[in-house]
Amino acid sequence: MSGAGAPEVQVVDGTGLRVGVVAATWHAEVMGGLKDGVSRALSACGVTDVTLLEVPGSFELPVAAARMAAAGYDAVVALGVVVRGGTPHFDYVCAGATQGLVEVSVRTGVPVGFGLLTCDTVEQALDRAGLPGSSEDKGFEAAAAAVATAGALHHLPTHTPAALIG
Ligand SMILES: Nc1c(NC[C@H](O)[C@H](O)[C@H](O)CO)[nH]c(=O)[nH]c1=O
Ligand SMILES: CC(=O)[C@@H](O)COP(=O)(O)O
Repeated sequence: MSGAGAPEVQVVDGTGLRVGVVAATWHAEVMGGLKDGVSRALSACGVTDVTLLEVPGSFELPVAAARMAAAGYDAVVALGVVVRGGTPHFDYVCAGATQGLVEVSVRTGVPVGFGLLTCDTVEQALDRAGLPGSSEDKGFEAAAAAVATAGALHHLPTHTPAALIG
């Protein structure tokens, strides 16, 4: 089950796609659930060409995603778990990772599935990790969204509407 108001997760045919997964290492139990969710989603989409790149923390996700996008991957899935501590550091890690991943996707045109959990407690993160007893499966969602977006972009007409010609 996804968050309130979320649509049904689309599982589309991703046969032949090259998918990169960039994963931080903080909060190992939660990360294990997220990575398993990605594996289940990519398998359901028929994606077999998958590469995993691990980085220390979520703040390092954008540079890894950028490298994968530049290397010709059709889609990237970014996974991380940030749990609030006692200082504003949480805000900066989350903002930096999020904005960085947005920039990678927009600047490269490569879809980046957003599998970054930004939680006040570990319990909240576990509940979104697709583990037994979890309410949500954010790793699966992120991977499915990346594949669906890659497919949609692949079928986008290549003509340039007159309105876009400067
Ligand atoms: N507190 C969390 C971090 N912090 C580490 C940063 O992401 C980064 O690796 C460090 O500042 C060195 O550049 N990372 C997480 O992924 N999750 C956290 O809860
Ligand atoms: C989100 C984090 O980086 C977290 O570990 C920071 O904890 P603190 O704010 O107590 O230093």
